[in-house]
Amino acid sequence: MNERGSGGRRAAGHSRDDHAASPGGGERRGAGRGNKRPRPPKPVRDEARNVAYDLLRAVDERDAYANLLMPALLRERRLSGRDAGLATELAYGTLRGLGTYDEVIAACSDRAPEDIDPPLLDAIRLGVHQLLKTRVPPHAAVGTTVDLVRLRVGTGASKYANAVLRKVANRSLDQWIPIVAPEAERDPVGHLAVAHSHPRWIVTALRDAVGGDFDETAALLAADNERPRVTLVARPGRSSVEELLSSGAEPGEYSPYAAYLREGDPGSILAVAEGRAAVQDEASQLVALALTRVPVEGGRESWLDVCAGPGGKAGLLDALAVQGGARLLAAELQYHRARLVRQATRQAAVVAADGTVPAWRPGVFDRVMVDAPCTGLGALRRRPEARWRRDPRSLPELGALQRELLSQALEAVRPGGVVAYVTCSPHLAETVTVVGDALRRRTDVEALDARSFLPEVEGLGEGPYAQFWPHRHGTDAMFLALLRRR
Ligand SMILES: C[S@@+](CC[C@H](N)C(=O)[O-])C[C@H]1O[C@@H](n2cnc3c(N)ncnc32)[C@H](O)[C@@H]1O
Repeated sequence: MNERGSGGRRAAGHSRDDHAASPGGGERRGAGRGNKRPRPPKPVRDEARNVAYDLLRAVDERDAYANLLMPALLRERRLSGRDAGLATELAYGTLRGLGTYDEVIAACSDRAPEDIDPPLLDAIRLGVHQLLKTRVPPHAAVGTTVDLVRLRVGTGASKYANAVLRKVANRSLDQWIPIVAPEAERDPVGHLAVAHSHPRWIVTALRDAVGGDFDETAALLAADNERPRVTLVARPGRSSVEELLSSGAEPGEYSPYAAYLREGDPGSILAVAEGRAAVQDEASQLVALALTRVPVEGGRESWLDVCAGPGGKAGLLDALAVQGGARLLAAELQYHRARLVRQATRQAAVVAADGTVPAWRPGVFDRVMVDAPCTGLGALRRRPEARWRRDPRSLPELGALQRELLSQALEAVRPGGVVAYVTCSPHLAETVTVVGDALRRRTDVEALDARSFLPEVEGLGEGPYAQFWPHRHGTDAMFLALLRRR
């Protein structure tokens, strides 16, 4: 992990000793040699917390992806229902919040978090999350964490954890923030970074993307810390929203193909299990739909999805192509991802191919989707550890790839045809800058007002591009530019 809740500790201008314990010391004081103390009761193994802890360790040690590993861990440990929900909430919540939690831990300990043994630090973070962000009673949050540390790390470490957590429990999260975060007036970015547990560079990027407004940035950061709702897509012609509603889902707000699943396993819905429906964020549905809504003259259409893996948008485009009598070619660089595209589509031709070295003739497609590889800053809600893994140093390389993919997509589309440039990131370097460069380089391309093809959605920005937001739309922060080749 790269950066955790940057800048708060030293910049906060307070002494850690004001609140710090010498962990473990408090318990020992007064316990003279001859003074025999009763043995503490045997630690209780709490399976939900152990699963949450194992996930945290796997993320730290093996760079595991939380959202991929968690379902496997739950299956392996046979956790379901409320226990599975608890394990998931504790693990994901801890991963999201650890930028804030580390600052609080620093204020309650005589050791900086980076000097604490990682297995112990993860357990303490899990305890801090329960104390500051959940309704778990404080005695249970401390007790279960101390038991966890005794079982998984060691008895000495459990005393340390106990002392730190007791200090943490003295205040609520709202009371801790002004103590551990830099003052908002002096360092607004640093304040938001600690208060909302995001790396500083992401706060800066998101602030720029929302137009510089700090209140809106705060709302966006807060939305990133919420669990996203599960949105389903009923692939047209293969399933219907009505079918999903009859399986317990609720109607979506924007997309004609969307339904929300408030609870339960999407995989247990027949249409999802059969691939006729799928889990797909509503903004992802809408950017694909917008591309198909742009009027294009001509007969039977040819469509191209340049970066199709793992097949979310291709699955919808394929279903729409079948309905409208169009042909879809779906390309994906990685072979195993191309196989997933094959599973998500029915009639599309799927190829493992590099979109920067086209395997297709230029100027033949009516519609081209470029869902470019990006930092994924628009999907932080669903990948709880992602914010700590992303690195701003990846931007130049990604930017070069995004430019090349867009440039080749503009070559692939015929005059009169349209290209959708999409990123699941609102970072300006990946969105308006990439599209602006393409428009400057070419005289035969114009930007359409993408918002006009999404009349059901308000608040998509100043145009001509469309920018979705978690805090406004409850979707990923997906960006869409629609470019017509003259
Ligand atoms: C943002 S994801 C696309 C998501 C997909 N459209 C969906 O809705 O499920 C970007 C994809 O581009 C692929 N990719 C990266 N470089 C590529 C290239 N040069 N040519 C084609 N695909 C590429 C990645 O492997 C990744 O699967």
